[in-house]
Amino acid sequence: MEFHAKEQLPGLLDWMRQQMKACGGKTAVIGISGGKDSSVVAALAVAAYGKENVVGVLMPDGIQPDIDYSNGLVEFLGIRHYVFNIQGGTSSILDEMAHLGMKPSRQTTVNLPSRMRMVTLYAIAQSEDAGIVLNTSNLSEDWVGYCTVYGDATGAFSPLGMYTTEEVIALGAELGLPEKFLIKPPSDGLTGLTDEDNLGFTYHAVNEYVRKGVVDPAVKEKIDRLHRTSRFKFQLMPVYHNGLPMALTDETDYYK
Ligand SMILES: Nc1ncnc2c1ncn2[C@@H]1O[C@H](COP(=O)(O)OP(=O)(O)OC[C@H]2O[C@@H]([n+]3cccc(C(=O)O)c3)[C@H](O)[C@@H]2O)[C@@H](O)[C@H]1O
Ligand SMILES: Nc1ncnc2c1ncn2[C@@H]1O[C@H](COP(=O)(O)OP(=O)(O)OP(=O)(O)O)[C@@H](O)[C@H]1O
Repeated sequence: MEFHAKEQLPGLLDWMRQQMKACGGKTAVIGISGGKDSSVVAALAVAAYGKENVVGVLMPDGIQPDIDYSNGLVEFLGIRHYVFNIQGGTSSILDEMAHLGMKPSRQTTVNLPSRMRMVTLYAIAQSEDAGIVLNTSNLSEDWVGYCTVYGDATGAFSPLGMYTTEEVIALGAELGLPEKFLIKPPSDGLTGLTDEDNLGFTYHAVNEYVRKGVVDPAVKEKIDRLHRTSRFKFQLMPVYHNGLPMALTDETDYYK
């Protein structure tokens, strides 16, 4: 099926309004990295809720050399924003671990800033007028679990979680975002490597696979393994219930 960004937008914007209403929210709170995903989510939020109801949060971890992209984006959209340095938060955890004689693993140091940013977004959202944190992940990275559980993988709802990287760029262009906000190669901001360097395949390869079923067998094996082993990031936490019946007044099916 051919992708037409213009045809997607009305339904997507309606859905975002419904989700915000269902949350009882008013103000969309978004972490702004200057990359395409957060830029497109912020532009969608402006289109859905009006720029007065969108807050961007720039969260350098110490010095962020490419922060001009983020500043440029909030200026372009005309949204209220904060620059909130998370370094105090990340370093306090790493310092305390060191103090206790622990050696933080690479996995700890890579995922900590992402979780600290989510903690920060929720702290800010709760001090805004009915603030609701929007998720900024896309389908291509979610498909291979390239996100931090309880970090950037979370949020109240995910406008882009079913769009590939290429579709996100097309949506951004349709929303009128300048190209510079759509082309920055995604990187973890820590190792200096791009997502694609770390993964060992391109998001284009993921997109061809998920949308057209076209994939090199060796790459397929890598993608399938990452997909299989990261599904836990998108599931509700399993809860032990020992065969007890649900409370009769609870109409949800969370525990089934
Ligand atoms: N089956 C399972 N069921 C429930 N929990 C499970 C589990 N397997 C592991 N876990 C838990 O989950 C943890 C692993 O998940 P998680 O903490 O998400 O860590 P992990 O999957 O190792 O890392 C996230 C991936 O995303 C990348 N990333 C993260 C953040 C930002 C960026 C960026 O580009 O900016 C990139 C990062 O480089 C890495 O490749 C384990 O340490 C364990 O505690
Ligand atoms: N320095 C930052 N300041 C503010 N928010 C950030 C920052 N870095 C990451 N984030 C938030 O975490 C999300 C995931 O970050 P990640 O570095 O994985 O980029 P990404 O998935 O390529 O997204 P993007 O295209 O928005 O950069 C971003 O979309 C953004 O909401």
